[in-house]
Amino acid sequence: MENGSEKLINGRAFAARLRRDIREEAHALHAQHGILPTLAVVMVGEDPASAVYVRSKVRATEEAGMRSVAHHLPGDATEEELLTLIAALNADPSVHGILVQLPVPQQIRRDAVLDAIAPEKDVDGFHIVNAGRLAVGRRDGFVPCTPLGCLMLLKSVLPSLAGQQAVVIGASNIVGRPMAQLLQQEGCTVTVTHLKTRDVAAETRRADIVIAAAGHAGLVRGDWIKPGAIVIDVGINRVQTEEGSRIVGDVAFDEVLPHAAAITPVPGGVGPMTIACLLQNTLHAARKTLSA
Ligand SMILES: Nc1nc2c(c(=O)[nH]1)N[C@@H](CN(C=O)c1ccc(C(=O)N[C@@H](CCC(=O)O)C(=O)O)cc1)CN2
Repeated sequence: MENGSEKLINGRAFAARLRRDIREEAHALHAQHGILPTLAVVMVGEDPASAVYVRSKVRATEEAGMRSVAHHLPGDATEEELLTLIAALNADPSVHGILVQLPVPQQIRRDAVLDAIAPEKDVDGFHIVNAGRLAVGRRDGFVPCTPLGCLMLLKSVLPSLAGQQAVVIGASNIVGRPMAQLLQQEGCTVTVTHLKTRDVAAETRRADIVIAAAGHAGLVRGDWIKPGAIVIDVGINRVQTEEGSRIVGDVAFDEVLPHAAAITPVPGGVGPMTIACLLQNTLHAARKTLSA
């Protein structure tokens, strides 16, 4: 008997395959051209979740046959100190990709820091130049890793998205906005909901594709889902349980599962794709130095 598990989009397995392919390509780039793709990861402060993600990125980079350099600044570091470090990494030809783990402490202006990274090393795709390239439909910049991973998972179950009605719940610069632009470029008709949207449920009910990226645990309910919709859950929310805590998405998974044709779980859905796409962007950044 079917229990819904056949509907699960396994991001962990997809990411593992992608990482294996990237490893082969990284080895080839090194063997043929002597280029060792290198990612600099910068963290400011002691946020425990950020520390976990940074460790995962460093490990994944090395497992993919690439080099990682980690820089950790104290929580009271100034914006100037961070900008000085970024300038040094920008100027270092052995570094191909740079990322600053978000969030940064409140004394540091996030956008000033993101825009200080050289666009050709901006493997997070957050620099205003890369955001602009995506916004005007140019694919010669870096695309943010989480939306890129969502698109790959979506296309693994629906290769052509043309004509689909999509809703993106959440309009952040890191996920919602770039996701909407990617979907539009794939031929979807896209609605982006945000804090002022009057009726998010009604917008969602019309959608063939639902991207939940609001940062609100269990926001998307079963009766929001059009039968047969594909649901991609970007949420990573830590909630308290009797045993301690666990991670849940923005989708009320058990309610939504019966209505959806396919759905990403949390954990094990979009999250692992974020890191795999970061490796892919780093490989592309290194490869681009061949033609620079
Ligand atoms: N500079 C950046 N900062 C942040 C980004 C980013 O893309 N660039 N995204 C998030 C955090 N993040 C990567 O940095 C990230 C979040 C979650 C996962 C992941 O694999 N999650 C697992 C669950 C993990 C857990 O149990 O804690 C999953 O969903 O299966 C990877 C990367 C904010 N900051």
